[in-house]
Amino acid sequence: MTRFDHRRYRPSPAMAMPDRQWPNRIVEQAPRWASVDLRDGNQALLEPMDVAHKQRLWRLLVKLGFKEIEVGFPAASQPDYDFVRWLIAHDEIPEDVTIQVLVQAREALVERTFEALAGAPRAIVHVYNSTSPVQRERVFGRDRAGVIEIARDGARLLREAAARHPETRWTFEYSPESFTATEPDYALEVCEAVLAEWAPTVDRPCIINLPATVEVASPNVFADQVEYISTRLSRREAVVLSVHPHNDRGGGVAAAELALLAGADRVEGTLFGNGERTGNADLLTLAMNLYSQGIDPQLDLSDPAEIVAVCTECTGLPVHPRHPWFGELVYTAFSGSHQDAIRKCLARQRPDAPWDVAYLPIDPQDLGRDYRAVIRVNSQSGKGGVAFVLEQDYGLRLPRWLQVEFAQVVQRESERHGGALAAATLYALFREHYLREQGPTRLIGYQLDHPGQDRVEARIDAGEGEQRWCGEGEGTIAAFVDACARRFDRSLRVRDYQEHALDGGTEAEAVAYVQLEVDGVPVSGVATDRDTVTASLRAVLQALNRAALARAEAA
Ligand SMILES: CC(=O)SCCNC(=O)CCNC(=O)[C@H](O)C(C)(C)COP(=O)(O)OP(=O)(O)OC[C@H]1O[C@@H](n2cnc3c(N)ncnc32)[C@H](O)[C@@H]1OP(=O)(O)O
Ligand SMILES: CC(C)C(=O)C(=O)O
Repeated sequence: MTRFDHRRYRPSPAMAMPDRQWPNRIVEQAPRWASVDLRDGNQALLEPMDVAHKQRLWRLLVKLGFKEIEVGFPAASQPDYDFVRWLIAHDEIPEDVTIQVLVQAREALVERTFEALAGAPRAIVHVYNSTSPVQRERVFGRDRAGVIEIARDGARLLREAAARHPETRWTFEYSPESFTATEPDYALEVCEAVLAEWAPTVDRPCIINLPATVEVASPNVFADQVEYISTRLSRREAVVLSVHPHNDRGGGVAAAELALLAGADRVEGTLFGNGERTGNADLLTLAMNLYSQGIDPQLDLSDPAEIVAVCTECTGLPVHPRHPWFGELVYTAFSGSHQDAIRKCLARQRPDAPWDVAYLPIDPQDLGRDYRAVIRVNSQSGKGGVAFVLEQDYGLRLPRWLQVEFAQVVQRESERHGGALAAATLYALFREHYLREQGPTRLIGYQLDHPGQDRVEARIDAGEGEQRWCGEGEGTIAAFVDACARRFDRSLRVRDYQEHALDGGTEAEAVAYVQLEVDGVPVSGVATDRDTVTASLRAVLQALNRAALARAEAA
């Protein structure tokens, strides 16, 4: 037997659910969100938050729009107790927000919990005990009936303590901890025992929370378990059915989504999924998943920079650059075909039309992302990406043939350099290749014959004093090319010519791109100038100079 031996493990028991309904449903609205950042998230930190950090994260959660926030386990630690007291004493709880606290089903802890909550306008008290076979047998040393007894006692302790403090509006929550590893019929029995103790009504509902304390199976199995409970619970209309998925198999978000199909009304989780082991269900991802389907997530997530800053400061944990929706790189395409598709789609996306851009499930600007970050160029990139960056940052709209040609230059450079090339580097490369004067021949001035402008007389410095080059043709470019052809006795033909203004306004600099055929060989010329005609004539000269240089290098 080797150390890495799968035979040590057993599959989690399958559930027979021939009548399952959840696969036929779709989610149409946001669930009730409950943040457990300040409790489950906090208990998973190497260094739990002090009161100041809890205050900071609390304010963020309120600002984002959470209405139910588990603020701690006040019977377990003094900072948690102090934080609850601070919230109440400083009137920090908005009227539409309810704080929630966790406690074990143990009398002394329940007493201390209600002491911490004294004076709260409203509160959810969340009691739990573990129910799975391994916990029953190995941790509690109790049989099924014995563990039901713990749950019932816990429920009773809450009811009695609440009755002694009628000034607060109480909501009770019960979690059969380790639910996913508990026999479903038994989990139902435990929950029924708790409900019998609390006797919730439609007006005074309670919360039954089904935790995937450890995620032991795929999300569809969790959905079956949730539907099993949801469809069999008595007083279902008086119960808010909540789920609390963890992420041990990486399926925390999927489990929450399928649980909503299966009947859950509420989801407990954390920002960025921070929590025990591999974490909790990530509420940001869940909310953004809804948002991207056109469903109001009921949370305002429009300022990711603040969310990331507060979370990383309070938890000490970084946000992965590829974290769904919020990671630094998630709207950035490096690969050529993606960049090409994004550039084309963005160019065709009307502001008032539904979003329809390949590779971008939402408009990155919704989350404050600049389009500049959408495309970054490295050795995997193609012409589309390069063209996008030059247009976005420098206003250069390269013709297709020039995109193809310049992409090869960029490819060589990025292979040499390794990693991504900054926009400034791309522009420097472009200048070096196309805009730097590449030969002795320079345009000094020109004169056009009006009105047809089909005759041009150009004053040229070819390194041997000023010369006058004359040519004729249909339009200025053709006339100038004719002048050049006469001068050099070469066959010249304009394959393509394009120009555009670089900035708006009358003082705009123009850029001209010309693809010339010199003795049958295509060569590109690019030039900028305040005057469009000057730019175009200079572009032709650039092409000729570049052709001469290429011939000299080849010789
Ligand atoms: C899945 C979750 O995230 S659950 C939440 C986990 N969070 C925490 O535990 C918060 C931090 N906890 C603590 O600081 C401590 O555990 C305290 C203060 C709550 C309790 O402290 P202690 O009583 O000293 O210690 P400890 O937790 O080891 O006690 C476990 C005892 O409680 C019992 N117990 C554990 N959970 C529960 C429960 N939910 N309900 C009733 N009894 C429980 C255990 O069986 C054990 O009993 P035993 O002493 O008879 O063997
Ligand atoms: C207390 C419960 C809800 C919990 O945190 C868990 O089971 O993960």
